[in-house]
Amino acid sequence: MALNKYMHPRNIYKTPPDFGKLSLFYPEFAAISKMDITGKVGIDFKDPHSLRVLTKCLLKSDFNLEVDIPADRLVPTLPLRLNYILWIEDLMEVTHRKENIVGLDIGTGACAIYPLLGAVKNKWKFVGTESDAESFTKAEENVQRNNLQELIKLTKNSTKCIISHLFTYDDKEQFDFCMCNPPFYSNLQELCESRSPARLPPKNGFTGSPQELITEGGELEFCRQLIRESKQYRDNILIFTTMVGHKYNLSVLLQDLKSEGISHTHAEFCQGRVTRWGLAWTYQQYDLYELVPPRGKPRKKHKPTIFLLPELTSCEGSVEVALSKIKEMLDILCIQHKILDKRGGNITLDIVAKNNTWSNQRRKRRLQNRTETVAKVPKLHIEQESTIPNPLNNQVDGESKLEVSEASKSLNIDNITNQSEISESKQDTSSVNSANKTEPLVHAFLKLVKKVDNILLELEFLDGCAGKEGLHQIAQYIKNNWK
Ligand SMILES: C[S@@+](CC[C@H](N)C(=O)[O-])C[C@H]1O[C@@H](n2cnc3c(N)ncnc32)[C@H](O)[C@@H]1O
Repeated sequence: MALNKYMHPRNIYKTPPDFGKLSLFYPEFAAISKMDITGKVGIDFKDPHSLRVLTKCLLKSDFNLEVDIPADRLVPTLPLRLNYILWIEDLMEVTHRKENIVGLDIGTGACAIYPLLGAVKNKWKFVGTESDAESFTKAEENVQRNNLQELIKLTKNSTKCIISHLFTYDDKEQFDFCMCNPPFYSNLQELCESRSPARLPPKNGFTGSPQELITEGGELEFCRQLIRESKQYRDNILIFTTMVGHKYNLSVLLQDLKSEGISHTHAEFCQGRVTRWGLAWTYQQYDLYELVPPRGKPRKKHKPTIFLLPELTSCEGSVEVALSKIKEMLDILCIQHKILDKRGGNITLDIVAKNNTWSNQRRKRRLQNRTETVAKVPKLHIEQESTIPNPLNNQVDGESKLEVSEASKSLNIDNITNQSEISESKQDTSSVNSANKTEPLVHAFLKLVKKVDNILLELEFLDGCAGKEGLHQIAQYIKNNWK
C-alpha cells in the first residue's frame, strides 16, 4: 500500500498498517503475505488478488466492514478513498451542518466504497448511483451484507446524465454534497499510455474494468458535464465535488470555474506515487477557497516567464490586436489555444503543444533564404547543387547533411548561433520522440496583461514532457517573430 506523510492529517493510513497483525488475524491475508529474513511481513503489490485481499482485510479490521470485491472490478485503494472522505468532512464544516448529512456518490462502483465508509465513519446518509448493471448488483449486495440499507440507497442510472436524472421526479431532493470518482480515460489507448514515462511506475498493480475507467471524452468531459448540470441544480446540492485524475484537467476545470465566477477550491490527495485531486464548487454564499484552502504537499510554484511585447505600430497598446497576433503565431506553430478568461483588459489562454514545431526556426529560415538564393542563380549552378536536399521537406538526414557543410562555412561569423542551434536540435529530437505520448509537450497559461502603455505577455508552465525549457523555446519564437 502506498503511504506517505502528505496524506490528509487525519488519515489513519499515515501510519502503515501492521501486516504481521493482519496475517495473524486473517488467514486469507496470511495466504498472500510473506515474511522476509528480517521478520518483516509483506505482500506483492503488483498482484491484483493480493490488493483485493489487503483492501478486504483492512475494511474489516479498521471499519468493521464486510466487503466482497469482484475479481473483474476496481480494487478501491483505501488511503485515497479516505483522503477524499476526510476532505468532504472539512468541506462540511463550512456548511455548519453536523447532523443528518446526506451525500450523493456518483458512480459508486461494485463496492459502494464511499457510501460504506461515510456511513460507518460519520453516520452520513447516501444515495449512490451506478450505470454498470453488474457493479450495481454487487454494490447492493455489499450494502445489505453490512446492514446499511437504512443509510445507503443505490439507484441505477441508465441515462447519459450525471445528476439530472435524480431530480426528474423530485426536484426538491436535497444533498449536502456530491462526490464522484469519474472514469478517467477516453479510450483504451489513453488508459495504457496515461502515465508519463518520466515518473516512477505506481507500486500497485492494475485493477478495474474498461466500463469503470473509460468514458466518452474522458474525465474532462465528464467533469464539465457535471459542472453544466450543477448549474441547473445549484440549490439541490450544497457543495459539488469531484475527483480529478490528471493535473492538466484540474487546471482546465479550475479555469472553467474561475471564468464563470463560481466559488471553488481544490485539494491534492497524495498517497505514495499516486496523486489525485479533489475539486469542489458551490453556488451558495460560502467562500470555499478561504474556508478550505487548497492543501497539499508544498511545491514550488511555477513562476511565470514575463516579457514586454514590443510595440506593434498597429497594436497601439490594444490587447485585442496583440491577441490576434498571438493566435496567428500559435496557429502557425499548430499549438492548440483556448480563451479561458477575458477581464479588465487581461486575456488568459490555455495553450497545449503536442509537437515541437518551434525549434530550429532560425536555422530553417536561414536555410530557406539560402535555398531561395540558390534558386536565383543561373540554371547551370542549380544543376550542380541539385544533390542538396530541400531543407524544408522534413527529411532529417538531408537536413543534417546540409547543416554540417553550411555550419562549417559560417563557423567564424556565426559561432554562437550555431552552438545554440546544436543544443536546440538535440532537445528537438527528444521532444519529438516524446510527442507521441498522451502527455502534451507543453501545457501552459498564456496571459496578455494590459499595463498603462504596454502589454505584458506572461507564460506560466503547467506541465508537459518538454518541461519549462519547451515553454522558453515557444517564448523565444514569439519574441523573434513579433513584428
Ligand atoms: C472509476 S469508477 C469509481 C468507482 C468507485 N466510486 C471507486 O471510487 O472505487 C467510476 C464508476 O462510475 C460509473 N459510471 C460512469 N458513468 C456513470 C454515470 N453517468 N452515472 C453513474 N455511474 C457512472 C462506472 O460504471 C464506474 O463504476
